[in-house]
Amino acid sequence: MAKVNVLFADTFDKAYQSLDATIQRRVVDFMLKLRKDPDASGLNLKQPHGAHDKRVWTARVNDNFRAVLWRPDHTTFYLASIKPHDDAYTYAAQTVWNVNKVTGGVEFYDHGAIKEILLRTGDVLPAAHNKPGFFEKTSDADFARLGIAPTLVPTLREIRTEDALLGIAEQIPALASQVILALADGKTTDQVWAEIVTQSEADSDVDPDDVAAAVERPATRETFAVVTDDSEELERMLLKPMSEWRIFLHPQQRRLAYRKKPYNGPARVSGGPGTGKTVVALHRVKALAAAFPPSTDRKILLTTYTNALSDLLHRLLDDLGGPDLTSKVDVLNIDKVVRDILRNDTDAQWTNVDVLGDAAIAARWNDVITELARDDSFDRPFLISEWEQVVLAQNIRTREQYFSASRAGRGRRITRADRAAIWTLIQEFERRLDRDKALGFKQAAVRAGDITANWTDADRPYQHVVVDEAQDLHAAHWTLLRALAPSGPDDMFIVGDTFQRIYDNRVTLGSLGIDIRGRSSRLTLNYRTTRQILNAAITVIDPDSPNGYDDLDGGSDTLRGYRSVLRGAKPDVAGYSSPVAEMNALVDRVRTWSTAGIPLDEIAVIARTNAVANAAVTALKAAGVEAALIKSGQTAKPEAGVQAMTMHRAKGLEFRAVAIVGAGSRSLPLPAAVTAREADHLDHQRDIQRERSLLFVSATRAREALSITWSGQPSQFLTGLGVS
Ligand SMILES: Nc1ncnc2c1ncn2[C@@H]1O[C@H](COP(=O)(O)OP(=O)(O)OP(=O)(O)O)[C@@H](O)[C@H]1O
Repeated sequence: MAKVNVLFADTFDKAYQSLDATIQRRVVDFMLKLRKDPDASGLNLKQPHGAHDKRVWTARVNDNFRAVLWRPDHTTFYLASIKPHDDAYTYAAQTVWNVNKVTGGVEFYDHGAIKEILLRTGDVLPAAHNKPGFFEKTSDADFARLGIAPTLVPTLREIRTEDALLGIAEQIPALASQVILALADGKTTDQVWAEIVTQSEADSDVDPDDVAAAVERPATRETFAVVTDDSEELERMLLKPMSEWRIFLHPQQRRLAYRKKPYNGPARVSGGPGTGKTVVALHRVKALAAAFPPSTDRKILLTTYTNALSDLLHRLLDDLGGPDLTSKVDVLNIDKVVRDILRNDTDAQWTNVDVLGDAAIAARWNDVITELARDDSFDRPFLISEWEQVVLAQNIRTREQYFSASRAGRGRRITRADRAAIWTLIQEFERRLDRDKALGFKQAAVRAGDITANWTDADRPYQHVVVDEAQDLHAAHWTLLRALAPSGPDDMFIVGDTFQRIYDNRVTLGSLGIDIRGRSSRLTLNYRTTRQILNAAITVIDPDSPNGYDDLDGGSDTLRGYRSVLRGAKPDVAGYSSPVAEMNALVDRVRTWSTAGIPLDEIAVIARTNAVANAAVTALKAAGVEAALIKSGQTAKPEAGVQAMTMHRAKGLEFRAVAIVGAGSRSLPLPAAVTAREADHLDHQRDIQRERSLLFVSATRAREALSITWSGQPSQFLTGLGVS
């Protein structure tokens, strides 16, 4: 008999992971055998009595365990779970299967589990009938339009309590779960359609009886992975813990990453924290690598802002595709990209150049200002910003260029005399750097861009450039990245979230030769953070900020439709009378999390400054709790216990529990990081917005538990949490 399609569900994967190793091996053999010949003896396919669906079967894995599967035709098998013999029959009889009319994907749910929830919560008892149902305003036709299976609707109409709602949301197919939570939050049918359903909608008309077409649909692949003939690959797919992101992509994530037609130029994906932007970037790299012509000597560049994040990307890419994949990719942080270009240039002046960090640059500016400034008209933050955002952003080299340069986006108007004075300072600052064979980070990117500006396509080392955390790159980085791959289909894939911008770089990609028009998409489903934490984090952001949140291309971005279906405890938001009291409370909180089973290295303490993070480490250690400060540029130290770090260092990471400490009015916003309103009112607003983003980034690192604490007066950013 010819081979058949075998797919396994995320629930099957979870059941597999809870089995011991000998049975796991039997499961893999069983899957391969089923794929080779479902009629082979030993599989012992049997139908349960009284099944909801006559196409549901169980099959023998060993004497004790049976797999539960759906066989919609003779050549396709969907594995739902693996259970002890009797449980498997009960479960099989209760599963309800269908091809979703809107998404075209195969979906199923356990009707028995849902009935149990309604009984436990009392929602179906006569006593509950005086309470209104959650969905009285939603008609059957609305449910159908939103992709809810008709078999599910009578059950949904029984839901009267939040408990039942949240419990059932965890049991039903992915789309249905998002839809009912959004309706229960008060969204209209039209809003739910536009913000949620359209993202999962099938690309072409759906015939629910055409089971063969359903196998390939992105919505099916959100829940089911395809079994291949390679047992090692299969074991790798099933075994890796926390591996869901490698296999079960949301339809929209899959469409973006594995798009069949090339993107006809640079493409951009935005989305709130935890929506899987990094996951999509990694899968995009995998898809591009798979389509690589064998003859090419070019590679793929996967780049991001910091060292810590490029290390993480490298590890994740290895998890996704092993050495086959990583050998085709350079994973480098942007500064490494810049340094490599300078170092490899034939002009010897760059070979040993010293690239200075922000602190060294600030110190050098202090010297120039003290020695040369006529008066205190221009302070250091203003001059650094003028240098980076006007001079370096436009690669200005002469006085004439500076005099005619656009200062769009700058908040302070300056006279010609001011321009002359500023230029004198900038020129002297750059002269001293030249003398010392030194460059600032962004300046180094400009010089590297000068080198690549002379390249032809033959010089470009990469076929594709994939960028994560795009919101933080400077104009000079973009000019450089643009030059690293030839222009053409799939040349650049850019992911980022401007709500998480924590450095001062704002760009319009179109003006830098990167045209993303018509190729922008947004992800909205958060996979990391509970609804409770997400709702709290969003209050920290000011959607009406005078500067708004841009889309990297001159337009604006929004968090519309941003949501999570995970549930957990409400964040703990509390003020204390003194720093000591706050630290004592932190120790108690960490102990409680640890007692609840969260390993210490899955707990982060995040503060605005290293000093406060360090004070937390000292307090934890004094109380006998292992902890370490992870500084910027350092890699994580899981063996050292609780991971303490600054808000900047936490970017891109995630932890099961996060304690944000020191969120008082004196450190958030941090006065030293905010330009005075009088010096430049737009810089001032942007600095405040960036400080908000730091808190937003920090709060959204938490998967399950979050606390935000301070001593003295709370930060102004916490008013949305009812704190004043
Ligand atoms: N389809 C998926 N299935 C399961 N888990 C997923 C999926 N997509 C993403 N995740 C998980 O969600 C978390 C967030 O993903 P990721 O880091 O890619 O998000 P992000 O948008 O880049 O976040 P941030 O902007 O906050 O850094 C990770 O733990 C990831 O494994």
